[in-house]
Amino acid sequence: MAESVIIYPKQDKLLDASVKQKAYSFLEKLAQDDSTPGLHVEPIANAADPRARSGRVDQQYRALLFKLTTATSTAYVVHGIYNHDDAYKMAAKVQLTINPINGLPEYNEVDAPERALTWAQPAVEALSAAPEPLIAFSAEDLTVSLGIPPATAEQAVALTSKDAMNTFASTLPEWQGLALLLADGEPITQIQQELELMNQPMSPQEAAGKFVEPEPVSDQELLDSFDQPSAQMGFAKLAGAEELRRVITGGDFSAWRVFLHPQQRRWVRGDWRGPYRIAGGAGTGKTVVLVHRARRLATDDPDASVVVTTFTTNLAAELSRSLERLDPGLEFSDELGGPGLHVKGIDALARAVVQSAGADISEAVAAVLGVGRTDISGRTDADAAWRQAVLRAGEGLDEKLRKSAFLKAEYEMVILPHRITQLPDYLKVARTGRGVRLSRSGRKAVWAVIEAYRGAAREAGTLDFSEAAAVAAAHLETSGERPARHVLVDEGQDFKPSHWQLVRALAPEAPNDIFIAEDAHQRIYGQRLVLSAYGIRTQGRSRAMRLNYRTTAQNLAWAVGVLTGQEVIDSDGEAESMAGYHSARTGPRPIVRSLPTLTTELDHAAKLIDSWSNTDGVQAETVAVLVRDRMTRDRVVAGLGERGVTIRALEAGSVKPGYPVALTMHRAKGTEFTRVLLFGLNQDSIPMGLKAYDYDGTELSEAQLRERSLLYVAASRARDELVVTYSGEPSELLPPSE
Ligand SMILES: Nc1ncnc2c1ncn2[C@@H]1O[C@H](COP(=O)(O)OP(=O)(O)OP(=O)(O)O)[C@@H](O)[C@H]1O
Repeated sequence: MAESVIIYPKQDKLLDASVKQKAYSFLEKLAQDDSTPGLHVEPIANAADPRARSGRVDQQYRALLFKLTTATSTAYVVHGIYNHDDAYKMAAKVQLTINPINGLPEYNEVDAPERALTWAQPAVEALSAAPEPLIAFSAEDLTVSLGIPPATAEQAVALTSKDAMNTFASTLPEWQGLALLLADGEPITQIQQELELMNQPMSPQEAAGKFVEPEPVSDQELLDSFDQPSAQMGFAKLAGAEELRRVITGGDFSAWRVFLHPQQRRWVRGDWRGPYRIAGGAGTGKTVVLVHRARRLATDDPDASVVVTTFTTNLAAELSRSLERLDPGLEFSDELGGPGLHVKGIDALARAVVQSAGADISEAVAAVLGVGRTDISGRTDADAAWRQAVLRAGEGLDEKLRKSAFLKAEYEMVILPHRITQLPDYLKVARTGRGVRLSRSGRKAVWAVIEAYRGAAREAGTLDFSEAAAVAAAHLETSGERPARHVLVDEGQDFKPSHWQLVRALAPEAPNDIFIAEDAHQRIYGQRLVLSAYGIRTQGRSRAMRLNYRTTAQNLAWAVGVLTGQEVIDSDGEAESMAGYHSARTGPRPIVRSLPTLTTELDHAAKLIDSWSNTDGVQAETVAVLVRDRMTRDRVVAGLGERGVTIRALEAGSVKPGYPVALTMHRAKGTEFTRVLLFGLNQDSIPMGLKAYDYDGTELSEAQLRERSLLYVAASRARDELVVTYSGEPSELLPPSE
């Protein structure tokens, strides 16, 4: 017996966790041989659609399937797994059909309101004081241009609040929900493009008629309709048992593996003449796109070296794991320049370039730091070294400039990227983007401290991270080596100028050379900068992602509230807006709770974490407590332990199954959890460190924004539920409660 194709719905919410395993083994057998005894795949008497079949999952559960038979294959479209009686009730009313406007596969309920619908004039004229509808189009536009069924379109255009729209959208098939969310703000043609919706031109009357009496379609036409890019928002054709297992038993978290959205697919498959940049808020699928694109580039050209890099070692390890999960057959190369994928944090890449250069590195060190040397394997502790340098040589400096934060930023943003090695060059250089103006004597005084900093590092045989990247870039530039064909950067917003110089120098300028994913709102380490200053020109090749796939609309609104009113500049030098940033998922509103003392805050945390992790169907490791610093993290782990709740601190490595985790907000970057408690958001814990680091002027405002961004990162980790607590006075960064 030939194998069958299984077409599986993305929204398999009907599938209870306890049934998943049984559903998987049923479908696996069905895919191999649909006549296997025990599956009982049978036609259903009284079904609304002759293609409907029932299948026996276990004593209690039945699969409702639609069988498509063509000359060359058999496919089963899974509608859902239901209790025995529900499956038969459902079969009596559902038909599998093709949307008459856009050709997408969809279910039609035979007694749904469409049947009775005609295009009606509004019965009562709208009162002028009534709230404005959210969507500026008519119901007819939505139907004729996008294929939204008439009754759905009528309801959508009557909605006047974002909350109502989110709730409504979450009840619809995925593409319809997304189209309606986008319709709040975007022109119809853009929605058609983003969702790749084609439309058969026809009049509103003709369209309404076709929704009432769908035309008959063949099995072949139905099967082909699942191949449309936008069909894959709702359904996936599953190839092989492994894919089936991941999708069904892996749940939401790994579903993206097969369900790329049309726009994401374009970024994965697209070819561009030079660097390309995608920007987008937290959870818009940037990393998913990047990982798929890396796989695509590596498989299209197995001889090419594809470098995937990001800001920290932990994030790089997570990218490696995602790539392995996505495609266990991918080739990885341990060595920079070898064929296959090379995944490393940007500082580790710099180190690898420097090490492989051997004694030749001296020339690059001289170009960047003024004096050639090869004893550079140690790492400068930059904060301590700047303080020392100020003590040694800072007497000529104005009091306001004797701050390590200022000097470090001056060094990283101006001196290193311009490869300034002598005072006369520093006196001439344009200090674009630096807040503080410096007189000639001011520059001289700064330069004295720079020389002291460099002198101490020379004696110690060390480089700091930015120096190492600058040296690595200089080495590649002069040697002409270009170890990578493609470089993909995740979390680009945190890269420093010399990191970008290194990225530029890793690959020759050629089509598809550099691909960057970034979110300026999540800048928690870096300063703002403009990429073109480092030879990476993305103007005209930058796109924004607006749909959040992770977080519920309620959590997203709270997270965005943290940044309301802040101006955030992206790396094209443009203000980055959050307008049109939506989520198609809904859930409870975040809860903010004030507790009288730390002890009671810990009591509350223990109860909450215990109840979350013991909720049916919740895997304990998808529950997390996020805190501002390591000390609080350890206090939470100990405090919850004393209250009988085991929780693991997460530092390096990945989340292990079995227990909830506690982690710092910095460590939480790039992660996601179903339920998140933000703990200890007191006045004196976040923003943190602004006084200790003695910031001033531009450095102070950037540091304040970084703290806000950190809270935004933390809040946007929560897929479903978010609770925020503090004891004493609340942090000034918490958005005002409604
Ligand atoms: N096409 C999709 N369908 C369903 N889920 C998706 C899709 N694309 C991404 N996701 C899910 O959305 C979540 C966020 O994706 P991802 O981590 O790539 O976002 P991101 O933009 O990199 O987020 P952040 O900037 O916050 O790290 C993930 O759970 C991912 O599985």
